[in-house]
Amino acid sequence: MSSAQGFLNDWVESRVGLGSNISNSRNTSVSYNIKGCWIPLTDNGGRRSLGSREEQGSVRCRRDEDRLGWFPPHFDVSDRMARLVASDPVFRKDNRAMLSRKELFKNTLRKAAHAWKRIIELRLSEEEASEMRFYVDEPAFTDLHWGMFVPAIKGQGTEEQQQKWLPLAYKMQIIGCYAQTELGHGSNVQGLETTATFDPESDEFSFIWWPGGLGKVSTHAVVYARLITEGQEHGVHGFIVQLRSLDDHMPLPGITVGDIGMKFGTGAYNTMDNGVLRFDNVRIPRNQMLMRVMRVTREGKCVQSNVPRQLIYGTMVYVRQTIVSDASSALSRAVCIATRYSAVRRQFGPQDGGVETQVIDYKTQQSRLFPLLASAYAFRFVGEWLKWLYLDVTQRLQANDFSTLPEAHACTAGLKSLTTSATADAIEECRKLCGGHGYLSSSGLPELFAVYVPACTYEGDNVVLLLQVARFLMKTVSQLGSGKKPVGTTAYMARAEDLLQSRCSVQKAEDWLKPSVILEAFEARAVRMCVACAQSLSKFQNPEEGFLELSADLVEAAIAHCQLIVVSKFIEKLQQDIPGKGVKQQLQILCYIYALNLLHKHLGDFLSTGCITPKQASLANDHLRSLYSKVRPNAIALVDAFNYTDHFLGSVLGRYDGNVYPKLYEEAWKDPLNDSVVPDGYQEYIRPMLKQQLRNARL
Ligand SMILES: CCCCCCCC/C=C\CCCCC/C=C/C(=O)SCCNC(=O)CCNC(=O)[C@H](O)C(C)(C)COP(=O)(O)OP(=O)(O)OC[C@H]1O[C@@H](n2cnc3c(N)ncnc32)[C@H](O)[C@@H]1OP(=O)(O)O
Ligand SMILES: Cc1cc2nc3c(=O)[nH]c(=O)nc-3n(C[C@H](O)[C@H](O)[C@H](O)COP(=O)(O)OP(=O)(O)OC[C@H]3O[C@@H](n4cnc5c(N)ncnc54)[C@H](O)[C@@H]3O)c2cc1C
Repeated sequence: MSSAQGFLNDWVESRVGLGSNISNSRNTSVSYNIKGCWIPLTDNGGRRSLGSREEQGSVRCRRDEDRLGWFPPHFDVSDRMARLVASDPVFRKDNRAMLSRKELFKNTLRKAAHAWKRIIELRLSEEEASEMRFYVDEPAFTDLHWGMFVPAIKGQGTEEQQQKWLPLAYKMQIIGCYAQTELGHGSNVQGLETTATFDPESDEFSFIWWPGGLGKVSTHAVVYARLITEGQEHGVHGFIVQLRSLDDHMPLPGITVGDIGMKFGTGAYNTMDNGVLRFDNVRIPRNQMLMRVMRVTREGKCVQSNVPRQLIYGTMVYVRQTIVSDASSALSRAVCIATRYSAVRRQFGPQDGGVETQVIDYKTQQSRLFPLLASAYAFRFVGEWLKWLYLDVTQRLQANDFSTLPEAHACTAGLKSLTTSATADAIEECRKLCGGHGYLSSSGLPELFAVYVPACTYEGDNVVLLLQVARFLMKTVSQLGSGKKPVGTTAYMARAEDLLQSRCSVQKAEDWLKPSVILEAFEARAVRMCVACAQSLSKFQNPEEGFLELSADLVEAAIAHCQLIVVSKFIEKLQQDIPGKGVKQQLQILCYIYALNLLHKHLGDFLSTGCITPKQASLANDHLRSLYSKVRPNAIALVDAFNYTDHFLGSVLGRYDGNVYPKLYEEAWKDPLNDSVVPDGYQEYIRPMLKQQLRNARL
């Protein structure tokens, strides 16, 4: 061993003790039963010598009756699937950053095939299979097959069409994708150039561009195109189109299909074969148009059914709803890494040579980290509520009640936008919270960021979606005088007159700890911003022109409304019975942190609309600091409660046992650059340069 290596080994050894210090933060009397998972909080003298949870193979489940009723009832499923994936070498993912695109993609195919094999062998239920795919943690064609192709047929196909196509899709005898976006049109769905002409005399070309799973895998797609019959246009509809032969996987005549190329980051979303597709007079049978909304008869006549045509956008509503829950997962993952590492990392501290300060104890670290922790919980709760809302609207649609569809659209669009933007920013913040090591691939954060950021764009650009919310809000405000009572998430607008006048009652910092006070401040801010926009809009002769001109303000108003939804759903959650000693109090603290931090970040809105005074703002800020101190002792327990395995986290910094430094050192040596001591290229490039310097020096 060279002396340099010897030094490094000593250096690592000297930090092992610090590395284990994560357990300092697990000394607390509170026991958590989050997501149905019991996190034992041990007082072990500030040292945890636990191996990874996969190694222990322990299941930390409490008895059923102890589980939190208000979490989805699938904790056992989730926990079992996480362990199954973590213990299977095929699902290894620590080498992703080193693989070429081809290797990466083939590896994804291998994992998807293996997952499917296990699903069949173990006779997994739909829920178990979906959890398994989640924990495999690799974007793949299967996401689009199960997440969009199948729902599109379910939502937009007739009974007959569902009976024909769904069994094939469920058995994966066909693999499908969702082909809507084109090279030239994504947000503007009505502007799609792909046409489906019933009279087969078209010679137009258009390129579909982006669909996941399309490039190399899908045999079928639901393609969105403008329907033309008898020379007339009938809007955009979905069509099931076979793309590849089921015998040899070759594209069918008239179809050109391929991958669109590398995307942002290494590894990351490059496991997915986002594709380009060109049709050249491809003919499909009439009954492959999804006809729940509109039927085309044998003679080419269009018959509109009684369901609204917006149902054609239904798959997007479904996926946007799942993306909100997904945001909570991605955020909680990043926060888990940053929190655990912040408890391990020490910088500066006493001058007397004593132990340095854990960075989690710095107020700046807390004020950056704890609001993200609070957001992870907030998004989980609002995601659960949104799931309920979606189920509710689906049931109503089945009973021909379409009244809640506009609200479901506004809520899914707005919350998708709010939560994905916040999560993308938060992952990057977590990287910075981990200092230099956060930039290492082995921290897990760079890849998480690269995989996650497109969520701000796919399923609707976030600004475009907020503008949809703003339209909905302006419509609601415009109807206030007409006697139509706003309901659901806009019910507060019925109190617009009061809210426009109301004055916040806070006089001392503790007054901010009343849910009703917080709610009223958020409601007043949202109403005032919406009404101000509506008043400005009314000054325009042409409302569309006004909407374009005021769109930046409208987006702000939509954000205020969506933040109110998240805050109010968090508060509602806390009104339920929450078992587990101290759990409710901790969640209450997180709820206040979520709300008061938003208030702090958007102070301009609250002050300029006169909802609160500068003095009240300053009291809220004082209170935030004291709330951070209350979270601090339980911060590790609160992230342990997410119940992530080390495999799923994929982060040396976020290891459950806190053994960060030796593992970082170990990881470094795995890099292919370290395969040889003298690098490839030394003879060609380094040596001649050095020799040249030597010659010059001698001259
Ligand atoms: C193992 C399981 C795997 C699960 C997988 C899911 C998990 C998710 C996590 C990761 C998956 C990652 C995969 C990502 C894949 C990505 C796929 C895609 O991106 S697909 C393409 C998505 N495209 C878009 O989102 C386009 C965005 N554009 C639009 O939605 C629309 O065009 C528009 C912006 C809404 C505008 O449309 P249009 O011009 O028609 O509308 P308007 O004239 O403004 O409105 C007309 C009325 O219609 C109402 N409306 C609009 N949209 C909807 C809707 N979706 N539902 C209901 N109603 C809607 C609108 O409000 C207007 O109403 P009125 O004002 O007239 O009352
Ligand atoms: C990783 C990934 C996976 C995808 N998977 C699929 C898939 O499986 N199937 C599929 O069909 N599609 C898919 N897409 C495409 C995706 O749905 C679109 O890219 C998305 O809807 C945004 O549309 P766009 O690209 O046309 O953006 P654009 O609309 O061109 O946006 C560009 C900019 O213009 C702004 N803008 C646009 N319109 C307005 C407006 N009216 N007012 C104000 N500002 C506006 C936007 O805010 C944005 O800043 C995927 C995309 C990505 C990145």
